[in-house]
Amino acid sequence: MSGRRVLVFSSVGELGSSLAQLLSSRAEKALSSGGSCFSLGLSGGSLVSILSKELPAVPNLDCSKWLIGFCDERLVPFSDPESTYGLYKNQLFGKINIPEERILAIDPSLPVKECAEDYASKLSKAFSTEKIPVFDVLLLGMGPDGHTCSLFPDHPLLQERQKTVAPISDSPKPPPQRVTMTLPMVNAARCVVFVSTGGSKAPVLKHVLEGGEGPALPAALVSPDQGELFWLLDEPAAASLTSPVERPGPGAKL
Ligand SMILES: O=C(O)[C@H](O)[C@@H](O)[C@H](O)[C@H](O)COP(=O)(O)O
Repeated sequence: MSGRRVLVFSSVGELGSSLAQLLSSRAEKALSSGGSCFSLGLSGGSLVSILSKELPAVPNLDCSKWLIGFCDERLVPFSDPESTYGLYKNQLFGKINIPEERILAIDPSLPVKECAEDYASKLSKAFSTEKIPVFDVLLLGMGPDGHTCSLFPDHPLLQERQKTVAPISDSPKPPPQRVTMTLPMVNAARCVVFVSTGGSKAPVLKHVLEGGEGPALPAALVSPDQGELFWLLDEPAAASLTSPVERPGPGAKL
């Protein structure tokens, strides 16, 4: 890992515009260094509304060479309000010029095990690799229990080392059936960005970022092998942290 950066913003709006700027700069980097696409993995939660507000506001943002995947997804039809793909389709994809065929989603009509295999093979094909697909950026959230993707505390999936994508049918947070990237896949990414806001996240953030009793929580197990790791927080979420953090001013480049 090339060093963790914890950045605290004075508002969710400032966090969101810095996130959009970070994505646009990493996309430019990926495409200008000869890559055929900029690959971005999305998560649900508050990221949906943050990205849907901030990305369309970036002047001249060209997403025609972006490749979108999902860090995890709930096994429900796209029309279900619980579908992460469905939320992004309704709130974001129509507002940026991302070609439909560059959005890699699960097939929610399949049983969960087949669905995970099908999604893993879609990713392998899109990245033309039999090995672990390496995303340019993965965007992650963290639940108040320390889960990220659909990797929950004390769950056997935290030990998965072979699969890139795995099914889960006993998610403690509903809906129970989901498909998730595994830790080897997350930690292979070039850049991982957590976004966590609000005072309810303060205690778990302290545990994840500064340590605490018991086994490491899933979000604390995210440590890219070679890539960058960012934690973008607002002041209420960061309230219990005592280790040094950065407080970038508006418009600071990440
Ligand atoms: O699949 C899910 O159940 C949610 O998407 C969940 O994992 C969410 O991403 C986190 O709880 C962070 O939520 P916030 O972004 O709202 O903090």
